[in-house]
Order: sequence, then C-alpha cells, then structure tokens
Amino acid sequence: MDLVNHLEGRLLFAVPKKGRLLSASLNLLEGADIQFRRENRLDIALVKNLPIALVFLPAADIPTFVGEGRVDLGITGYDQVQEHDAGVRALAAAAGMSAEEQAAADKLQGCETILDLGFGHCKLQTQVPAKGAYVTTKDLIGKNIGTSFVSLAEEHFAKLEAEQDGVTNGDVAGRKLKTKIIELSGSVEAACALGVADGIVDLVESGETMKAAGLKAIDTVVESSAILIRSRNPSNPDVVELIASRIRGVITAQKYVLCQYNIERSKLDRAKTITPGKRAPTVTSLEEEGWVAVSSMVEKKKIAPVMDELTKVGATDILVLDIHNSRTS
Ligand SMILES: Nc1ncnc2c1ncn2[C@@H]1O[C@H](COP(=O)(O)OP(=O)(O)OP(=O)(O)O)[C@@H](O)[C@H]1O
Ligand SMILES: O=P(O)(O)OC[C@H]1O[C@H](OP(=O)(O)OP(=O)(O)O)[C@H](O)[C@@H]1O
Repeated sequence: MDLVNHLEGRLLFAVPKKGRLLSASLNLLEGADIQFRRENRLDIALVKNLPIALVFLPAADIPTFVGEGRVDLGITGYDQVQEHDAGVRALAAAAGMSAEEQAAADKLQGCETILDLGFGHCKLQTQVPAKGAYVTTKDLIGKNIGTSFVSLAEEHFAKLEAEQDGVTNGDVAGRKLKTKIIELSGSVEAACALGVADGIVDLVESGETMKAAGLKAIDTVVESSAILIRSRNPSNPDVVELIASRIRGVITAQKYVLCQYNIERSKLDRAKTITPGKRAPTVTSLEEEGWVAVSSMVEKKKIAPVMDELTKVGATDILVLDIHNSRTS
C-alpha cells in the first residue's frame, strides 16, 4: 500500500525511530492503545483504531517537523527542542533580526510542550579530560569544542565570552565566537583523546561513557527528559487532546500505586496525613464498628516508607496494587 497517499485526514504523530527514546515511546503508545503495524523499513504507520499516522523520525529532527507544523505531535528530548530553538535564534540573528523580532516570530511558529514523559533523563554537559588543566568552562574559551549540539554549544560559549568581555546587554546570538565549535555526529566522547577537541559538550546519564573516556563534567548546559510536543496549529486539536490525555493517564499509572488499608476511625486523621492521595483519600466504613477502609494513590518510589509510617500509626491489612491505566486531574 502506498502509505503516503493515505495520510489525508490523519493527525501526524512523530516518534523517535531509534536510540534511547524508542522503547519507552513504544511502551507509551501501547499503554495509550494506539494500535499500528509498522512494515519492515517503513517510517510511516497508519494507526488502526484512531485517525492518526505515526511517522518514525530521528529524535533530533522531530522539533523541526513539529515546529514547522508539518507534523502535529511528537515525542523527543527537551535537549533536542532547545537545540532546534537555539539554531532558529542563531539564523534569525544572522539575518539581522533583533531579540524582540525573534520572540514575535517564535510565537507564530515553533512547538509547545504538552507534558514531561518521565523517561530519557540526561544532562548536556561540558566535559574535559579528568587529568587535564581545564577547571571551569571559561578556561575553554578560544579552544576547540566537539559536540552534536552545535547551536546550544555556540550559545553557551557566546554567553561566557560576553561575560568575560563585560558585555551586559544580553543579546549574544550574533556575536563572533572566539571558541571553535566542531560538529560531530556521534562518539563525541572520543574527540579529546584523539586530539580533535580540547573539551566536548555531550549528554551524560549514568556517567559511564564519560568515565570510560577519561573525562569529567565541569558545567551543565541543559537538563533534559523526553517530552510530548505539539505544533502551534495542529490539524485536529481534539485528537491532540485525546492523545495527550491518554498518555498523561499512562504516565500517572506508571508513577503511582494504589494503597489500601484498614484503620480505626480514631486514628484516621494521622493516617490521612501519610496518604493524602492526589486529591483526597477515599474512606469507607467497614462492617466492624469504629473501623474504616482507606484507599489512596501513592507515588511508587515512596511506597515503602509510607507503609512503614502507616504501620506505626496502627493501619492493618495494607495492600499495594498496581494501577494499569488512569484518567485523573
Ligand atoms: N544516555 C542517555 N540516557 C538517557 N537519555 C538519553 C541518553 N542519551 C540520549 N538520550 C536522549 O535521547 C535522545 C536521542 O539520543 P540518541 O543518542 O538515542 O539519538 P539517536 O537518534 O540514536 O541519534 P545518534 O545516532 O546521534 O545517537 C537525546 O536527545 C536525549 O534526549
Ligand atoms: O552517561 P551514560 O549513561 O554513559 O550515557 C551517555 C551516552 O549516551 C549517549 O550516547 P548513545 O549511547 O545513545 O550513543 P551515541 O554515542 O551514538 O549517541 C550520549 O551521547 C553519551 O555518549
């Protein structure tokens, strides 16, 4: 089937085609009951049960497609959106636009963040050889910096150079850089050891890659996680809202558990402070006089100390249940 000619009337939703965000993104789609079959090597898949087509793209390109309104919705990293926006600012500055004109142009295009997806956490950091002489990022001014995030690195060093030169007007986008930013498309961590760069600007999560390459972080440019973004004028805002609400429900379900317990009514007030719930706990009377059953959503990562506290105040029969899906406000 020629999929490109079957897109009419469908909302386009961009999903990372590979890399660190792929598997968690696919899990989210499954949780949101977005059903599709991706043909081998095809980057477009029609959704069977909704008027949507999925478009599989590199995470780095998704802010461009969504920002230009070619695609309505997308999953990508916050770092990629920042890099795209920094690139747009640099182009605008090169074309002679002032910061105010740029801000006005940004309101007409660009993408909006709908929600943080809670995975893909990492930091874009300036890194230097652990045993070298560089201590702060300013020590790298005028040196060679290897990175895949060229626009963010240029902006970061432009700000540092402006600070060093005592420039205070804040409009740094058009400044000529003393620092040389070298674009690398992967394995950026090898650049220092191979003599290509004096420092790098690259992503760090566990720090294993950085450590293995004999590097240390001296500065953070951006903190990132995966986000759901939308274009400013989506083709079908109702479907965008439907998808956002389903994905929000899946994320909430992943983040919370349902905690149920029995407690004497006289001890309820203390227990409620331990499990206040998202809005309020549900309290039901038990058949046994003076006792109530309580049900409350608790953040998964806090459940063990919450159970300890509940036991201390006299709760019994404490049960913790997984939430399969949710719609909460
Ligand atoms: N180590 C990491 N831990 C968590 N999230 C990461 C990590 N590395 C990258 N990311 C996130 O995933 C996004 C995509 O990075 P990834 O390296 O998977 O890209 P890719 O599309 O495979 O591109 P490339 O071919 O350049 O590696 C990043 O922009 C960032 O938001
Ligand atoms: O701090 P860590 O947990 O070690 O993760 C950081 C590494 O992860 C990313 O690369 P990835 O492995 O996705 O491959 P890439 O070099 O092709 O981008 C990033 O570019 C770092 O190299």
